[in-house]
Order: sequence, then structure tokens, then C-alpha cells
Amino acid sequence: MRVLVMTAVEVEREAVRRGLNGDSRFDVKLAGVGPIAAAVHTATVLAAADYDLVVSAGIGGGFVGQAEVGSLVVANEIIAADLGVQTLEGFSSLDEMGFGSTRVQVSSNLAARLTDAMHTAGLQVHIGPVITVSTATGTAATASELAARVPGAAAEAMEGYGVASAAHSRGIPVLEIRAISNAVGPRDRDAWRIGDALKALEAASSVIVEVLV
Ligand SMILES: O=C(O)c1cccc(C(=O)CC[C@H]2O[C@@H](n3cnc4c(=O)[nH]cnc43)[C@H](O)[C@@H]2O)c1
Repeated sequence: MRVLVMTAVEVEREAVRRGLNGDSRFDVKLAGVGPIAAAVHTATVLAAADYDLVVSAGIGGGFVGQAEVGSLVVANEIIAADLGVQTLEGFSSLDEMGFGSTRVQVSSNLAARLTDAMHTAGLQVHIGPVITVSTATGTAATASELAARVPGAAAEAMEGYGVASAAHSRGIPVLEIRAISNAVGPRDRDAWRIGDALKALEAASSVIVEVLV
């Protein structure tokens, strides 16, 4: 099995590579930050080589009560949570407008196996919806709105839906894994635990090798 892992930034790529320990069946490439860069870069890589699985991986925000800082989230669904229109009655998604889908299904069997293996390896891991946003949440009001829009949302990041859309358009299964660096809510950059999240991402990546090949 050949696996493409897309991370937004270099420190995430290095963490994933450390965990993969030089396994030649994996390529780890940069997606850039945000869903558009992620879709474009993933599509470019997929046009040049064949892969059996694509993984969007990196740090992310955890929804309070669902995924705490330092834990891991494996997506059971990847959802573009801010893709739609703001009406006087509230937010209406692209799906509700009849213009397409804001959801990409993951390989549920692989997601479940990966979650189980991470748990067995002693990692703190949750499985649940991971939302993709173009604007990282910075207020309690937005966090509540998103949690209501996507019941059970476990994590928020900025690339999953872009990576997943590129993979889905080629019929390639996709996964998303987020290591939680901060809580979704009022912006407090000093409280971000990026080092801890990168360690969790590295540990998760070493489990990926056992499960996915
Ligand atoms: O300084 C900030 O406030 C800030 C806000 C959002 C993202 C960043 C980054 O450093 C970009 C890297 C990466 O971070 C992921 N990420 C991490 N936590 C969150 C979050 O709570 N909401 C959305 N994205 C998050 C994201 O996938 C970026 O690729 C800095």
C-alpha cells in the first residue's frame, strides 16, 4: 500500500516523518495552510503519482468536552463547516443550498482500526467529526455555533476538507488525524501546546505504520 500524508506546515511534516521512521511506503508532503492550498497541493501530488490512501494530518483545535489538549482525534467524517451562506435566519450549508456537499466520508474501517491501535498503544484518542474552517475559531460564540452546526464535532483544523476533496475526486480513500494543540474557543495563542501536540502526532504516526501497511 502506498500512502500519501499531507501536513500543512514543515514542523508537522517533521513530526510525522519521525513517527514513520523512514518507511518507504509513505510520502509526506506539504499542503499549505487552509483548505484551498491543501486541495491544490494534494491534487498536484495525486496527478503525478499513484496512492492507495491519502491522510490529512496535523495539529488542530479540540472541542471542549470532546477532545482535550494533547489528545488525538481520528475523523469519522470530514466536514467543511463554514462553506455556505449566512442568511437572516442563520447559516445555510452548501448541501442545504443544493450546490454540492460539505462532507467527505472517510474510510470508516481504517479509521476504526487506527483508533483501536492508538488506544492499545496507550495514546489518548477520540473518533468523531473533524471540521475544516477557512477562519480558525477565536470566540466562544463561534465555537458554540460550530458545535451546534456539527453535533459531536471533535476537532477543528483548516486543511482536511481540501485534502479529502482532492483524494475523493480520484476515488482514493482518505483519513484525517489531528493532534490537539488548543481548545476551540476564545483565542489565546499563549496557551497553545504545539510541542505536546507534535509529540502526539509523532506517536500517532508510528501507529499508522503498524495499521496501514
Ligand atoms: O496564531 C493563531 O491564532 C493561529 C490560528 C490558526 C492557525 C494557526 C497556525 O499556526 C496554522 C497551522 C495549523 O494549525 C491548525 N490548527 C491548530 N489549531 C487550530 C484551531 O483551533 N482551528 C483551526 N486550525 C487549527 C490548522 O490546521 C493550521 O494548518 C495559528
